[in-house]
Amino acid sequence: MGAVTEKKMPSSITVTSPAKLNLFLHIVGRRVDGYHNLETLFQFLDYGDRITIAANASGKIILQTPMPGVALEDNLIYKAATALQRYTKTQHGCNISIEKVLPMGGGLGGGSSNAATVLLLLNKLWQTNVTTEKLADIGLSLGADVPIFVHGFSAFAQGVGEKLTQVHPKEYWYLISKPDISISTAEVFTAEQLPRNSASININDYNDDNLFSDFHNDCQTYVVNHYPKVANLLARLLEYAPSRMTGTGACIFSCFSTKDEALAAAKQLPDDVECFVAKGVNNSPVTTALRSI
Ligand SMILES: C[C@@](CO)(OP(=O)(O)O)[C@H](O)COP(=O)(O)OP(=O)(O)OC[C@H]1O[C@@H](n2ccc(N)nc2=O)[C@H](O)[C@@H]1O
Ligand SMILES: Nc1ncnc2c1ncn2[C@@H]1O[C@H](COP(=O)(O)OP(=O)(O)O)[C@@H](O)[C@H]1O
Repeated sequence: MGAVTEKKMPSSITVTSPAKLNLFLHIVGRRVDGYHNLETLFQFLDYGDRITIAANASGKIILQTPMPGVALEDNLIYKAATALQRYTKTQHGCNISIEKVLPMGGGLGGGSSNAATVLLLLNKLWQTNVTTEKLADIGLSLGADVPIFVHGFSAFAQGVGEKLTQVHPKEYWYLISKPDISISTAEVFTAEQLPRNSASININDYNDDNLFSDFHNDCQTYVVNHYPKVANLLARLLEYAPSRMTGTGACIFSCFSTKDEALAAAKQLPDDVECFVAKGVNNSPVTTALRSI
């Protein structure tokens, strides 16, 4: 009989909790509870926060790296760990640390990504075997964007982001630029002037060549009209490449075929504009990393 090799569970796991882009974002209606029905194309970036988690036997959820401006009980990392602990009734706790690089309130989904990363890693470390569907469900109660990060594949999302169809958009290189402001998602969604009646699309009509001609971001005009810093930066970026706001802003992505082109455009920006270059990826680095554990 051949030897059975059993993989040992590592004592801690470190992964990149990635950013997302909304390559387009159409608002197709408003629900009675005030939430908006969206049609949006999500892709991940191979860039994000670094999260390390180790299980502990104390049952306590310990965030070792406090996040300035976010109270522990409001931190999506803490909320996600607590939600999974409650659901599974596990006796385990965990120690979590994060190196935060993603700007908050930038439309890159950092908080939702962190929540999904915590759910996925703890489910592994605690060996609680919750299904991906259920993890996405728990995630949805924490934020509309959490399910996409739990599933970990590029997708066309409908509803508030919970109905997902897997897609494979081209993995461009992106220059991500952040105007020196932060925009609240709630502010944009409660704005009178926001268009809420985009026609529903068939995602099969999407191809990588018509992203900027046939698709748009319904939040962009409102943000451009109310935040001159976004308007000015977007106008400048459009001189270099097709560019658009992600989510409710304020970050802007610009598309390039090569990393060198993206880096060259970054060099043209004024020194005070925060930016980074990253590759679009159709699989989340978290799900990719977990597959090998
Ligand atoms: C718009 C999107 C697109 O990816 O991204 P961001 O720009 O925030 O990253 C998301 O749907 C945001 O998701 P998320 O940031 O998790 O939103 P939530 O915390 O659930 O909601 C914040 C607030 O925005 C409004 N909201 C959010 C989502 C939605 N589909 N309709 C809404 O009206 C609600 O007023 C809600 O109180
Ligand atoms: N772990 C976290 N990382 C980032 N933001 C968090 C986190 N936990 C809670 N938040 C709150 O969520 C808000 C939205 O953050 P984020 O997801 O980064 O922005 P966006 O949804 O615009 O991409 C932040 O302003 C912050 O108050």
